[in-house]
Amino acid sequence: MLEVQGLAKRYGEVDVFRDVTLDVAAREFVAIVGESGVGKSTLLNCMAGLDVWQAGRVVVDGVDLATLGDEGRALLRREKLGFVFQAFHVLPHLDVAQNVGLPLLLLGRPNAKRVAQVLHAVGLEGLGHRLPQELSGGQLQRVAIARAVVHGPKLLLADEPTGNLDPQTAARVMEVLRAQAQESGAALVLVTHSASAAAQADRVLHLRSDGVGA
Ligand SMILES: Nc1ncnc2c1ncn2[C@@H]1O[C@H](COP(=O)(O)OP(=O)(O)OP(=O)(O)O)[C@@H](O)[C@H]1O
Repeated sequence: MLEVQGLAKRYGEVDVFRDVTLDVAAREFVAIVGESGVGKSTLLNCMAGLDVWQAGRVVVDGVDLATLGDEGRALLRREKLGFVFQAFHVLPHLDVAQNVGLPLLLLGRPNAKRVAQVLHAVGLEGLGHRLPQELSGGQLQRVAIARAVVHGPKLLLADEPTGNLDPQTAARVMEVLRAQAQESGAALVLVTHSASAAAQADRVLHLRSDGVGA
């Protein structure tokens, strides 16, 4: 589902990482760990085509991102990707159901029934009309997960999604994230500092400045 080959990222003369090679199969759950600043978020952004790199390839579902322009990447993201951020990134002026329904709207396939189904699946049934400011951190992260999976993405990328949450809420959010990845049949790539979250993955990869290792 996802292939990264020999990826190198530099800012000016400074290497963030080089020679990063990894494969993630459909339905697989891979955790990426590594010390702060080693480039985990940057790597995830490259996987999503949201950042640029200096060498190597990123192939999502058979499509080499280098063959796409900005618009092509945006379309691929819209169709095939779900992204969950640590800071939720929900839109404050839209209610919960509107936030979750946004990817479907952008695809020209609005579907209130599907939104209700996903809200139920993440345990937020009945909260569709709340504004984000009326939710707890754990609830907001579940909104972000619901929004990331509502369109049935093939690849789900999560950047430290439990970082702002207490351990109990974090465990619940991880449960929902894994269940939703499975439900969508999506490959899940999780960047995390949490040992307990990483321990749930099929594989844990350590990112270092000179590549990834087990
Ligand atoms: N725009 C930029 N210009 C220069 N350096 C940058 C820029 N953005 C990020 N960096 C550097 O790139 C490196 C990788 O950052 P990144 O956020 O990907 O690391 P990370 O492993 O996710 O860190 P953390 O675990 O602390 O979130 C860091 O050293 C950071 O300072």
